[in-house]
Amino acid sequence: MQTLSPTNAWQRPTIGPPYSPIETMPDRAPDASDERPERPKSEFDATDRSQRDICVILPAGGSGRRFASSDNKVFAALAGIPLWIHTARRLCRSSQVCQLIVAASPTDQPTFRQHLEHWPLPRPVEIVDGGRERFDSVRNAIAAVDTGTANWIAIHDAARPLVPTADIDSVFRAARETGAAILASPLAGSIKRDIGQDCRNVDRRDLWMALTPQVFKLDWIREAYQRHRGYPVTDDAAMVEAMGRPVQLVQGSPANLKITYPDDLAVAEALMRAQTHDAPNSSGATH
Ligand SMILES: Nc1ccn([C@@H]2O[C@H](COP(=O)(O)OP(=O)(O)OP(=O)(O)O)[C@@H](O)[C@H]2O)c(=O)n1
Ligand SMILES: C[C@](O)(CO)[C@H](O)COP(=O)(O)O
Repeated sequence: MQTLSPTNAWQRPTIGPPYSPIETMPDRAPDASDERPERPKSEFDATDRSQRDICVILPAGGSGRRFASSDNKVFAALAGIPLWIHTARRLCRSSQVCQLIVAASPTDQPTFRQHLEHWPLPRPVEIVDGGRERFDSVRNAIAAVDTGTANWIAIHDAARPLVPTADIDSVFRAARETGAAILASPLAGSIKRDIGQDCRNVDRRDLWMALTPQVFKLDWIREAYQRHRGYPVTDDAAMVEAMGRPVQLVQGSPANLKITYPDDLAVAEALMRAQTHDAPNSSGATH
């Protein structure tokens, strides 16, 4: 996998301090070969980036077992608004988005519709049936993609309401250049493997946590879903990787957290306040 940073797509991001405790010095002066490599030519380079041809899928059909609430966790209020509405608003900001599909369980669909009446979005939303696993929900949504308009599919967890606009732009750009790109964040902290009564340190230098959006050329992700034979996958990129397609990692903000456990909501509230205050010309309004 190649790695892109949002600020400089062709520079590999630094993943914390060097693993070795011994400091090393370069053994030669920098020369011309150290300059940033010319960006590789890609079959996707000709794509018009101003095109409105990305279909966004928001899987929202989970049961929220770890969140331990009787309602779908994406209905939980964040700054007074259902968290999935925050998510959808952020994705709607991109002018490249041509379609927005939400996958939700049939019993939850009336609530999604009520929310849309109360907090309208700037573009129409299609709601399709979710399935038993996230995979099933996304597969149902892929079947509803408008193939006359969409050339790309961006899959983003409805439960990730804080994805920064800049990260969305970066991963869209990277996908257009390579065919498949996902946001990801380098692992922080020491990583241990539990081997029973003992543990072993894990070299974390090339370990990344997969985030969303995960963005793919329409044909690639459709083929990946068609060819999937039921082995366990926790994200969409895993199936594209399994087909032998390269998936680009784009460094994204760790603030793009997935609401998984009840405490995540308080963290998200605090991050959202910070994002609002950090925004240039902030009026104090929530996003
Ligand atoms: N059958 C499923 C399972 C999950 N999701 C969605 O996929 C995203 C990420 O899943 P996760 O955080 O695991 O959500 P849940 O499955 O709801 O949570 P849990 O695993 O704790 O039950 C969420 O937006 C969730 O609604 C989905 O659309 N359909
Ligand atoms: C798709 C995903 O959000 C990428 O990080 C993640 O893999 C979902 O995993 P989970 O096991 O349902 O938390």
